[in-house]
Amino acid sequence: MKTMLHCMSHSPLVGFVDPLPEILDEVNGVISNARKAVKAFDPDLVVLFAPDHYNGFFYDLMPSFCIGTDAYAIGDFGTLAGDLNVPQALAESLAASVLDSGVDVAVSYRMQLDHGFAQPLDELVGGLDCKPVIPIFINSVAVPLPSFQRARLLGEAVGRYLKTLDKKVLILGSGGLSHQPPVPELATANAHMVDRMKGSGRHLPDDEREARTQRVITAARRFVEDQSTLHPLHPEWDQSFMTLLSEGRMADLDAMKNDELSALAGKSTHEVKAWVSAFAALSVMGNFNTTNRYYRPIPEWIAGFGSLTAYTEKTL
Ligand SMILES: O=C(O)CCC(=O)/C=C/C=C(\O)C(=O)O
Ligand SMILES: [Fe+2]
Repeated sequence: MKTMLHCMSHSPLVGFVDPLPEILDEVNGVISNARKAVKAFDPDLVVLFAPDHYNGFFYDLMPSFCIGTDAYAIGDFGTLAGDLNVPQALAESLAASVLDSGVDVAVSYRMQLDHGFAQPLDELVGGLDCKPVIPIFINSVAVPLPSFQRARLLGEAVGRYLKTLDKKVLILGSGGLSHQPPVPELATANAHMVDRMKGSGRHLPDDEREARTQRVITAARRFVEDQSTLHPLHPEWDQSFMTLLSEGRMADLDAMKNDELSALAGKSTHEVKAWVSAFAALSVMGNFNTTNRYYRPIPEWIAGFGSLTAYTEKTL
């Protein structure tokens, strides 16, 4: 079994509030190299772990984890919109296998996705539907959140299933690293926003979608000017997290409480659980080596921006 992994931060602010041209060129170079590596690997199947930002998953029914057997992206922040090419029978048997492993994952036969899924498919795979993709949602913003340990066990269960397939699999993790963009919270939102967060936001009117986009752009511009306006980025934590995954020490994170991570690195940093699940899945498929490690804090994108590739040993 040959397996490749790529984990990368995402940001809806790409193209709206960009860093200086030399930094943008550097990041685009990193993404371009990752895209070339994916093309060279030419996967038969992509498994993508990613979060949502109240665009597809709401408090009317919020699972910790969800496997899509069919899915489409809404195209928020100008990202790709349209149907994914989800192999339904394979996604169904993955879900059954994960449940059998003791991880109570939900399933969706019409999963609505946002930039968290669309951006990596666009940047790394070349589009939403050019490869068979199984999307796996990890709740990373709507408290109460799953723990690091559950994200690891989810990944291991997925990896055990993938190991039974005679396929070249690309495992993607989308999100993080340290960051806290202005995502609404149930405890502090006004009545209108609470209603949106409980499900009416599934079909947002155009003017409200635009206002929401502008609110994030404005917050990013302020953050560039003054990094005390949002939770600061935490490059040291981000680097130590990437090292920990590279060394296969995912279980070391089990002891970290969710509140502790929020206080340390920001409330959206829970998106790194997509990386933990991805690396956990890879780890059960064999020994692995990481390559092409990149990290830079990018205030314009309100993001500790990281990118990391890994392969099971057979393919290096
Ligand atoms: O305005 C909202 O309701 C949500 C804003 C939003 O979607 C922000 C997303 C930011 C990221 O995805 C990120 O930085 O990871
Ligand atoms: Fe995000």
